[in-house]
Amino acid sequence: RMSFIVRSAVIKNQGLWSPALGASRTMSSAGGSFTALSVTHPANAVTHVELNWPEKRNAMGRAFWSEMIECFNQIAVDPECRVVIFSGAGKIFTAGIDLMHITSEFLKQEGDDMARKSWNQRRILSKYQDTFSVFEKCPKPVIVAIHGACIGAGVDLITACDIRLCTKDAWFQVKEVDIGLAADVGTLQRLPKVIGSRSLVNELALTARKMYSDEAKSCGLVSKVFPDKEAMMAGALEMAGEIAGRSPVAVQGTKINLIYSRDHSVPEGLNYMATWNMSMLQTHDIMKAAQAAMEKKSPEEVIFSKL
Ligand SMILES: CCC/C=C/C=C/C(=O)SCCNC(=O)CCNC(=O)[C@H](O)C(C)(C)COP(=O)(O)OP(=O)(O)OC[C@H]1O[C@@H](n2cnc3c(N)ncnc32)[C@H](O)[C@@H]1OP(=O)(O)O
Repeated sequence: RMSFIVRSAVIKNQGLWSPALGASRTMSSAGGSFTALSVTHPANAVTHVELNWPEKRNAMGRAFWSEMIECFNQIAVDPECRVVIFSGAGKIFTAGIDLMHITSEFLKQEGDDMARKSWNQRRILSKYQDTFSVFEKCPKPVIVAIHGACIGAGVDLITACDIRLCTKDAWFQVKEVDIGLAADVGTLQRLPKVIGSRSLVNELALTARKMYSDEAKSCGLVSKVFPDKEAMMAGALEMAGEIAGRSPVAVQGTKINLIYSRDHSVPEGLNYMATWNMSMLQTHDIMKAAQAAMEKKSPEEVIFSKL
């Protein structure tokens, strides 16, 4: 399926991307390949990370929580990668946290007394939060492509991504209240910043009702809805190619400053931006891109050095 998507995207873009370049370059955990994630390189400078436990509807189990941090720390410093596509294998995007894992292990922390158990619980919880914060710490933009269900921790995950796309059959559910907990790995912090209406966020989080793709689009949770997964993956790859073709100095600086500004006042954001660009404006990329613009060329026709 992926090879079809790559082929169609490459044909559509007249060879701007080299197909499946990364077939010979693998990304793996210290102990070998990732198990909860599949990492491939479908086009030049594009990394595709896929949730890879389709038989359990991509539930997030022990392997997932440890591999995500390692995977995105590698991507963050990989000069071959300029943009990431994140999606799920199989029938749906994700069923959220692995309910077997949460009941058998997560809630049973070691410790001689309540304070020590709580301390350990907090440490694990912070690690789980870091699992999604890695998207924001990674300077490469992450396009998340959602099909079918996106439940519980899936919503925490997607709100930390930069661009959200979905299929017409997608639905979203802030499910945590249904399993007896307040969502604790990012939804309550990030969702209000993603969609404008606090009332809608409150309603979704307090009732755990499903939100379907048309509403997700109208409230701004996703920016595009595709008829099916194949069309969505082709669309994601095309968008990734457009980002990968631009100056990585400009793209990564844009992501970092957008996230900084989300969490700070306008004067603080402007101050950070000025300090950022006092060094980043020294890049050769500006001359190259400006020259191309004067010659009426697209920025994607310029060769920018790796970053
Ligand atoms: C505390 C740390 C912070 C994180 C908090 C996170 C909280 C959350 O994520 S709350 C949300 C928890 N998830 C759910 O409640 C969803 C449960 N699953 C479903 O409702 C359905 O499975 C689903 C609608 C997703 C898909 O339905 P479908 O008919 O397509 O598949 P099933 O036959 O139900 O499932 C297939 C196999 O997958 C296993 N499975 C599904 N979801 C989970 C899950 N969340 N955890 C573990 N396993 C899951 C299901 O048991 C089936 O397994 P098997 O019987 O062995 O085939």
